[in-house]
Amino acid sequence: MSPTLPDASKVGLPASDATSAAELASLKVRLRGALRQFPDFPSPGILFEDILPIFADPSLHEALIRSLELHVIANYGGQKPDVIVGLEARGFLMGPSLALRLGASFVPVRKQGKLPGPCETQGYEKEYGQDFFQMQSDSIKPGQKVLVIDDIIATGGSAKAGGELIQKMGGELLGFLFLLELEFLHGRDKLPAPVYTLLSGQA
Ligand SMILES: O=P(O)(O)OC[C@H]1O[C@H](OP(=O)(O)OP(=O)(O)O)[C@H](O)[C@@H]1O
Ligand SMILES: Nc1ncnc2[nH]cnc12
Repeated sequence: MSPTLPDASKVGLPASDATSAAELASLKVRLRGALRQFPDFPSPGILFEDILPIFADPSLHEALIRSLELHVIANYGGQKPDVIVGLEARGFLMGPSLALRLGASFVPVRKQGKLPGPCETQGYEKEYGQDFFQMQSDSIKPGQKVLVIDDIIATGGSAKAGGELIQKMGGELLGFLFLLELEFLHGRDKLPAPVYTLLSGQA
């Protein structure tokens, strides 16, 4: 069985759930204001949501990681994730810092051909194309509790493929975390574990 999360007071968490809820609400307002939209990128008809301004501002970057940390601490029945899995490439912007704060491992899902050694492979379709994801075959141990993180869920194809790789290795999916959900694409309906998004809808 996985150990529980550390005592909130030892990881700098607020004293009460009420404080956490108020803090989370104000962090979300700041994050939403930073998103930018680019029509017809990377292909005609796609409204591209650019999350990078968040990382250009240290206080927004901190707000993002803190929001995710607050969510994990308050959910999953106090179970500590053993592993945070980030999806290439923008899941790598958030996954390692969140893993460090939670005392969890970080493991990447990469696009095909980037990882050395034996790998598990899964094809998928996303909002603007098709691809293959890979994970190193020994990167998840059977029974490990895993949270998947990425910046955006659109059709859900990428996250579903990441979840399938984790399950192939015997990992237990605790849930999926995203900064932003494009709700009109109903991606969450494809996923086999609880989905949490900080922000939803077209910004
Ligand atoms: O829900 P879906 O329709 O699958 O789309 C979401 C995925 O698309 C984007 O990644 P992309 O493959 O563009 O890669 P990048 O992060 O390397 O830019 C985004 O970062 C998600 O991973
Ligand atoms: N509309 C979108 N903007 C940014 N990243 C995406 N990934 C899939 N759809 C996207």
